[in-house]
Amino acid sequence: MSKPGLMPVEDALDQLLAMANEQRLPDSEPVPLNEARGRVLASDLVATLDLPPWPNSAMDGYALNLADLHRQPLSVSQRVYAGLAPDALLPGTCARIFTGAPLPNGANCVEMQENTEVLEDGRVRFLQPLKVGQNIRAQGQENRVGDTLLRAGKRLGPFELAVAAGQGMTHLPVVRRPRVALLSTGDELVEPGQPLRPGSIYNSNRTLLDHWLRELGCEVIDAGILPDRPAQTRLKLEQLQVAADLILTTGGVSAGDADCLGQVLRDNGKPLLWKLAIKPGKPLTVGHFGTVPVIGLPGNPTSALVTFGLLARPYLLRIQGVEEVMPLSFTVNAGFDWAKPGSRREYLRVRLEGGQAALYPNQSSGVLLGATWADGLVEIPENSTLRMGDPLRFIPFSELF
Ligand SMILES: Nc1nc2c(c(=O)[nH]1)N[C@H]1C(S)=C(S)[C@@H](COP(=O)(O)OP(=O)(O)OC[C@H]3O[C@@H](n4cnc5c(N)ncnc54)[C@H](O)[C@@H]3O)O[C@H]1N2
Ligand code: MOO
Repeated sequence: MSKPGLMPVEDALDQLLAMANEQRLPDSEPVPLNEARGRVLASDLVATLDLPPWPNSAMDGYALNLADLHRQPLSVSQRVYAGLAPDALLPGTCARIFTGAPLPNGANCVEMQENTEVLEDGRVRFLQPLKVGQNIRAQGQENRVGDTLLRAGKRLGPFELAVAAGQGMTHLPVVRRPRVALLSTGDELVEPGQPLRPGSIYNSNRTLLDHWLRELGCEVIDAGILPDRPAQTRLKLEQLQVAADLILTTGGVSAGDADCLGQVLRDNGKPLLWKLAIKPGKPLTVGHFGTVPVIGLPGNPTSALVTFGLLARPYLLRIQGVEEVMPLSFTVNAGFDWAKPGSRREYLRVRLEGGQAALYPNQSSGVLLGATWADGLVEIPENSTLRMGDPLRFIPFSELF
């Protein structure tokens, strides 16, 4: 049970995905393969070629017909390199053949050269028992014409793009990039390159999220830094709603006097979520400004990181049509004791050491450096204590990109 008044993480995720299902991007565009990485396939990829297109040799060696084996040694009637179209196999002979080369008609077996002996007159003796089909890669063993190779909604990485290349494709239809307006809020923020004033800090969240959004296929509209002023906040959101599919903000969502992003959303917009049973990240605020969805991440860098990775990321993938939006996770053993149960589900930065999860020593949500040290997050359920060695859910950071 979460603390009363705080929304459990599952409920927040359900609400975000329900919102994403209403906001799926309908448009697609063809893009060259070398620009398609990280994009989402807009329609099924159907094979136009059998792969392999013809039976071929899996080994460097000799192609023969087993019916001829009783007359061995066999003379070599042709040499078949990859890229050549062979003649039919002359009865009573074998063909020198190389890996990937098409199998001559009439051959039904390939023997690797290591298991043969070449006599002085050039004939070949086969030294091991042989079987029909041995070392032959059948036509269509990977796929047949008309097979669906990739489904719409698949995120395209090197494997998927290589499959498309194997079909001779130069372009793929992908869902248009979500346009995300990225807005940092806080009077204290200064961009790197600018002089620091007393009381100011550099804006690190913008860099974190700008890169992460691009990894997730988004186009980023850099909306800059917004001071903690309600009127300016309202005006900025009004301007951004015209151009953006989503307004993503950091900071200004907790309960302080200067936390005006959340306040403006609650007063002017339609808040959907606020106050989650998650640590770090409790003040995550989700709503609409006009018709545009707004995800307001907390300003603390690790709160922004955790809530973006676990909640905003699934939203952004789902609006692009991705079904499987949850990161893979697995069970590891705690390399620490956890004596004090919390009312929020807690995500800790850990490194896997000797099969156990070791904690970064400072788990403050204001400390970003732990994320560069860690391999991922472990999840401590609400109201739980742990002993060293207890099982825990581990989410690798690599799953969050
Ligand atoms: N009275 C209460 N105070 C706070 C509560 C609460 O429930 N009651 N919640 C705390 C929690 S939990 C969090 S998390 C923070 C989140 O606050 P905000 O989202 O309003 O964020 P800010 O106050 O604007 O900033 C928090 C912290 O992060 C730094 N920051 C902000 N933006 C950036 C940026 N772009 N790059 C680097 N660092 C940034 C900022 O300077 C602050 O130090 O509220 C607690 N308070
Ligand atoms: O939940 Mo806040 O994100 O603890 O720091």
